[in-house]
Amino acid sequence: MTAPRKHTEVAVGILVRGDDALLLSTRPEGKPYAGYWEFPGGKIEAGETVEQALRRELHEELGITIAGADVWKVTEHDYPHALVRLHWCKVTDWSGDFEMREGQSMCWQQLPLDVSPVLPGALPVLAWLAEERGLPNAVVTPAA
Ligand SMILES: Nc1nc2c([nH]c(=O)n2[C@H]2C[C@H](O)[C@@H](COP(=O)(O)OP(=O)(O)OP(=O)(O)O)O2)c(=O)[nH]1
Repeated sequence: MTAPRKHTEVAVGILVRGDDALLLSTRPEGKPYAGYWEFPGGKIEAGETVEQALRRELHEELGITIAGADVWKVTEHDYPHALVRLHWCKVTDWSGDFEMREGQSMCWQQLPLDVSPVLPGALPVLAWLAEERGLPNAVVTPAA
């Protein structure tokens, strides 16, 4: 019998600007799905809370410091490279200037998105965000 796959826990930040735009960034070279658009974040390390992991990741990747983060949704996605559990936090308060410290690209997007492809694990959350904004799910970009 094979052991059940262990989840990789991931903290993800949905940064929402005053005009409701959402921050997306590309996955750096060398990672699975390099070049795909995603919400910034990364794996939770042993002993970290979701908020601590997100604060660390956003500082490492983007150079910003977030004030706080509450988990909004939790989703799972089964990729060939990992079974991930994504802890999604909306973030509206941060300080510092954005610096792409991993060579990634970033952009602020309104819904519907005009970038693609997007990581498949982010699609459910885009659908919820669209629903919150009274937009039909169909407007959300499909994964490539
Ligand atoms: N950051 C982020 N990860 C996502 C999203 N959607 C989604 O399925 N994921 C998945 C992809 C990866 O399997 C996992 C995040 O892991 P990662 O490899 O990017 O994390 P990391 O920066 O800590 O990586 P590492 O190089 O330290 O190993 O979560 C999303 O919107 N944002």
